[in-house]
Amino acid sequence: MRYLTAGESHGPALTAILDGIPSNLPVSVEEIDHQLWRRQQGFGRGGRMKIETDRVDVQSGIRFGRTMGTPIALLIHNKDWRNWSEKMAIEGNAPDSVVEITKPRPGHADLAGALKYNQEDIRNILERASARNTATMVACGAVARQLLHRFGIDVYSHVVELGPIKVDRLDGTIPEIAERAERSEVRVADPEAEAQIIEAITAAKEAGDTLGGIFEIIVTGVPVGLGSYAMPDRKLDGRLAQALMSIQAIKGVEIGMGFDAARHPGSLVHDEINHRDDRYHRPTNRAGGIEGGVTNGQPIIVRAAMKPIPTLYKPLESVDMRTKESYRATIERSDVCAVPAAAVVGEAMVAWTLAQAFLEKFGGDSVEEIQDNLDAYLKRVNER
Ligand SMILES: Cc1cc2nc3c(=O)[nH]c(=O)nc-3n(C[C@H](O)[C@H](O)[C@H](O)COP(=O)(O)O)c2cc1C
Ligand SMILES: C=C(O[C@@H]1CC(C(=O)O)=C[C@@H](OP(=O)(O)O)[C@H]1O)C(=O)O
Repeated sequence: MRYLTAGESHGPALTAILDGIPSNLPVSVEEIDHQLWRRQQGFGRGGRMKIETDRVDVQSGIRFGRTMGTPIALLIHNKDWRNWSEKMAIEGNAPDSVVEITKPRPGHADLAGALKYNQEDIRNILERASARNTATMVACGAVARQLLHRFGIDVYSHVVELGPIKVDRLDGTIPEIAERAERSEVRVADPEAEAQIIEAITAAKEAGDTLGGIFEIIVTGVPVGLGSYAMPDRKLDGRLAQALMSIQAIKGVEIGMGFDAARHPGSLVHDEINHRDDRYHRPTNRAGGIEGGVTNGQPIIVRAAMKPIPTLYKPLESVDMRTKESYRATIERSDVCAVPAAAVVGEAMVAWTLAQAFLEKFGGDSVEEIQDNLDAYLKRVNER
């Protein structure tokens, strides 16, 4: 199972091709659109989200609501394209009205990208570096999560820190916490923290500044045995970290106790094992559901840290690449905070990675074949 994406932020459309999705999987386009909608939410986003209403346009691979086992091609049209068709024209020379961008923003891909690809106009960098592409990542993840759901695996998220504010009062089951986060403007399950976070984002905006944060992804219903310790590139923890770090502005990933494990002795870090009611049982889940790069049957818990958005209304110092003179740029529009949106992208990337590992273990060409493989494996595991 693999995917490729293409598309510029202000080009006509974004494209994704998904290969290796088994046949006979019911896929709801409405559900893909719902995930795209979720990615566009969250207090602190800029003017672009008022322009776009992301919807998927399915080009292939699905017939009468079911996959055929053939590549699925998805298009997401950029509504903003109509305002950029001159600046983003595919043919001809740049008209005089198009002003080249030569002032790189600290924290964005601008400077490194312009030097690497030998580009005078930074637009040729930012168009693809932009997190606009996370829409295609969410569309791919939306198919993966429908596959996982078919086999009883569900992916949730909530924001646990935003700038200086920590969410530390949480009661309830995983679906209850996720449900409360779902109704929140900033994807937090605690209303008190939500109010403080909205205030902090508003203050950052007024100060011309931006904020980052940390979100947590939880996956339930995961069978023991996805991933492997046998080769470094098959370790599921490493693969999840890569998938999450591939999201724009994600700078750290931790699984289970994560960095905090390093601050405690082993007796307070590892999850004891006992056996009762004919089942192995773990009284705690500090490992976050993965030991040795393999799922251990507990829920997966993974967190990702997002840095603050690089484009600042009160910009940092930089240098014009044409004149080499210092400047402080003015900007037209940007997000102030996109942590809630990044959490939805995180869900998608985790879903995709898990669906890949799931098919490696139980793979078959149709969902029925996969179900047979899963049933036989679970029977054997439950007899041990
Ligand atoms: C959902 C989302 C929205 C983002 N919105 C913006 C934005 O409006 N302005 C901006 O400068 N960066 C934004 N970013 C972050 C940049 O895309 C990112 O920092 C940049 O591509 C450089 O990559 P890096 O931070 O991974 O090094 C956003 C990131 C995400 C995940
Ligand atoms: C377009 C999206 O996010 C964009 C990500 C982004 C960036 O630099 O990463 C910059 C902004 O784009 P624009 O310059 O067009 O306002 C965000 O709006 C999106 O999430 O769909």
